[in-house]
Amino acid sequence: MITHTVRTLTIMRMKTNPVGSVRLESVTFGYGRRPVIDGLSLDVPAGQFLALLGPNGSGKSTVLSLMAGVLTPAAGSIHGIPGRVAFVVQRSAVPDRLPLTVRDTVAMGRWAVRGPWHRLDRRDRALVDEAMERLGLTEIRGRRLASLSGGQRQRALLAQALAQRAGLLLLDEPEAGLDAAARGWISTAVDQEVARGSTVVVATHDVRTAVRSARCVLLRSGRLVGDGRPEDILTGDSFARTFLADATAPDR
Ligand SMILES: Nc1ncnc2c1ncn2[C@@H]1O[C@H](COP(=O)(O)OP(=O)(O)OP(=O)(O)O)[C@@H](O)[C@H]1O
Repeated sequence: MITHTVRTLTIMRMKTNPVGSVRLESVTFGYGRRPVIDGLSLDVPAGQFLALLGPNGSGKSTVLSLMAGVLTPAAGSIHGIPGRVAFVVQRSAVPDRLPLTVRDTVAMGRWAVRGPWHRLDRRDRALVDEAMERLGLTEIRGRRLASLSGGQRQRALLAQALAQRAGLLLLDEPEAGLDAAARGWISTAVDQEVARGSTVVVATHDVRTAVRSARCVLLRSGRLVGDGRPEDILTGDSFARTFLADATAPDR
């Protein structure tokens, strides 16, 4: 109880994040000739918590990569308020053989802000410690990343993103494969980021995450087939059609 109170106060004292927003205009993208994203227009205003839903292969991860600037559209354009973007991918791109601890991994979020050759100052270290605490990583901060379970590693990567204090947080299935406690840490952390003014876009198959968002966008074959409040989208025909189609035939 005491720990929770202290943590809440610490978080409230911190400054709000810089705002981030992103707008896709008629974006088309394909890994080969076939378009995977097909003329998609989507405006995500600053401070919104948006859930991207759709069957496997419908293009959710690709949309996040386009928003992050990792991929470039073949046609159309992407605009946004410039600022820090933190992107947590589904699987770690950090090679197992690197001797990184959990704390090193989270601290990399601050190096991304400061530049690799700068020493981390007291505020950086406080942000790293806070991010680890928020995701229940403090006890295992000295463990090597390579020795962690998939769920622990996922939390370490999310903590790295939180430490960046980005205005736009892009999360690709952050709750996949996690137990109830870890899902709780992640959903609390996301809610706190939204309360602080960050824009959060989450690709998810988890209806529990979608219900907590402010807006759900449904994708099918790289096209937008639904966009609205969770209570409207999750009970609507297009959601049922999209996911019934998912159950009987893969999207791609
Ligand atoms: N690096 C790649 N090279 C070639 N094709 C790819 C690549 N990444 C994704 N694709 C293809 O692009 C399409 C969209 O994939 P994407 O990963 O964006 O979908 P998704 O909705 O995130 O799927 P999932 O729910 O399974 O994570 C799929 O047909 C996929 O096979």
